[in-house]
Amino acid sequence: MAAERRVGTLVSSAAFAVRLAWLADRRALVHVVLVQVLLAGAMAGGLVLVQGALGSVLAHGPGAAGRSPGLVPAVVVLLVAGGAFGALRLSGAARMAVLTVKVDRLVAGMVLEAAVAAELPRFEEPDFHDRLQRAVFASRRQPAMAVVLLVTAFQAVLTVLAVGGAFVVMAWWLLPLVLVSAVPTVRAAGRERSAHHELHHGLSESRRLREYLERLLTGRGEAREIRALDLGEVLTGRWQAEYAREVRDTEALLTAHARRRMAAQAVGAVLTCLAVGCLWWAAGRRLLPLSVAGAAVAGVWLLSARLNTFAGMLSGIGENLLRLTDLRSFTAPAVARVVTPRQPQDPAAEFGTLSAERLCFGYPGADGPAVREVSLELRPGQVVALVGVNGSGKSTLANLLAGLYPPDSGRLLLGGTAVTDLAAHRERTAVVFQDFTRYRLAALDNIAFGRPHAAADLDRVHEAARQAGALDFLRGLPGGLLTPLGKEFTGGADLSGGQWQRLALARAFYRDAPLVILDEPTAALDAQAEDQLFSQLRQLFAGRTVVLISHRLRSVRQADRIYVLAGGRVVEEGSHGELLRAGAHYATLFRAQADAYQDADFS
Ligand SMILES: Nc1ncnc2c1ncn2[C@@H]1O[C@H](COP(=O)(O)OP(=O)(O)OP(=O)(O)O)[C@@H](O)[C@H]1O
Repeated sequence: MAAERRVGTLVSSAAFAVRLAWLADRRALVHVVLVQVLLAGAMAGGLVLVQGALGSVLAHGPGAAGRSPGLVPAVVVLLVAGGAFGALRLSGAARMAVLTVKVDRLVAGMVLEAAVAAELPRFEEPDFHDRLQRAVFASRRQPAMAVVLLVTAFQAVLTVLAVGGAFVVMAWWLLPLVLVSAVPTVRAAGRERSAHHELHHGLSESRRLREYLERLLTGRGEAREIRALDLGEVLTGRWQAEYAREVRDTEALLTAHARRRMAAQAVGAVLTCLAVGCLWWAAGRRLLPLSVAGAAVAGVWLLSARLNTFAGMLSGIGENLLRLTDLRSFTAPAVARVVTPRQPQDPAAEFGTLSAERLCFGYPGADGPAVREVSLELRPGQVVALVGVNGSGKSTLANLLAGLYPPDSGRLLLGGTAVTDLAAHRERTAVVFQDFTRYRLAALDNIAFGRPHAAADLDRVHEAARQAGALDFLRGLPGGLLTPLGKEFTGGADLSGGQWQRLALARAFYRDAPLVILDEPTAALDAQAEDQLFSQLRQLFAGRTVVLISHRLRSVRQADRIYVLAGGRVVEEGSHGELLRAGAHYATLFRAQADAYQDADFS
């Protein structure tokens, strides 16, 4: 049953590889297949011609070979066909090379699309990363190799059919004998394939760790700290240890396979010798004409060589096809949840009161929920602040309000209607994350990515940059807004932490969404810039609902409502004044911070 399932998997993966080749370049695929069919036909015809020529020579005797009527045309046909088919083989190889490049591109694109379409919570699961890593691995050359291997297999099958057909004419009993000689190699290949596949799966996590260490050791962003801490040797040591484990396991597997293969090939060689011995014996007893025996020896040699090469490749084909199952399962819509295209939202559309009703959420694999039974209300145009100590659940709650994670229980309501389409909700939201992304692309892209589905509007980009206080320094860059923001690119420049933060803010302004979530938006700004931003917040985001997370409580005093979180729950809510008067959590936090400043303000 397990063997049947394995065969079923291999067959469906082979069909998948053919479909990929068809999608990538159907004309090239047809060309390559036709070339193989023609070459196989030529091989069978060649054998029959060889037999005819041998028969003619033997009938007239070697001395009369030149006068034999059938010999000269047969040799001429063989030579001309040999030249023509050489050219055909070259054209097939060239189309095959182009086809493999196109398949590679198609598959790499499929993996990227599936990764982009996967919902955020999946990125919290180690299993998802294992699958992603294996799919990326499987997308690199594997489908193209599958196509090459399948074409080679097809060629071998055609050879078997062609030479087998010629054997039927000459000595049919040779066929099973030659086929049996390949059985030991085929069996060894099957065991090899399964063992390789298991090893590949077992090493997924270790490979991911190794790749992560490679990124740490070679990344520009990490280079500074790694040198400051002198971490290079330690991290390289860990990388070496991970790689050594992989090499050790692979070496053990390959040694065992090599032994098994050698034994199988020896048995195959004995069986091929047996077939040639039978021909010898039959020709000696005149059970078979000498010309047939001669052509059959050539056929046995051709067939067993091709069969053994094919059987040897079987492990590679099987392993390769099994890897395609990783690719197939990752790119399948059920796994990646492909999002259907939607109409872009109108940013000016009315945005009602956004309420959270008893929201609960726990990260996959985490011990307990990060947000517990949180209810709150954000009225249109309000500035609402979330405060609390580290790990109290502010960013997680912000992610839920932004529709980045579906809550485990509870719900979001917009204007009294439950929000069920989180993707549509995200389009109405602009988020500046605490650890926002620094796109090492043009400054213009960094801002225009705020509305990625519309053509960049230069006037609005400038306006957004101005609102975020980024316009002056962007204009001062060597290529203005077109400067790549990465020194690793020609003509590139880098920004300071605060300048990057202003760029992230400019992206939020440019998005022009009715709900704005700012998670520590001023952490990298100087005190003056921070004060300026908070004092202008209402004016800058006029008419929008703003959720503000900040540890600097001085900055949130102006908020319409402040929610204090602790352990994932809202423990207090109210305006700054109300919370101070209550004299509980917020007041304690505020006073602790205020005491640190000589000019504390308790009003
Ligand atoms: N991706 C994650 N997977 C598992 N647990 C997480 C993840 N992100 C956060 N947590 C946990 O969830 C809890 C709430 O974290 P969260 O980042 O929401 O807190 P926060 O109040 O924003 O903290 P900070 O002020 O430090 O930014 C913490 O216990 C944290 O360890």
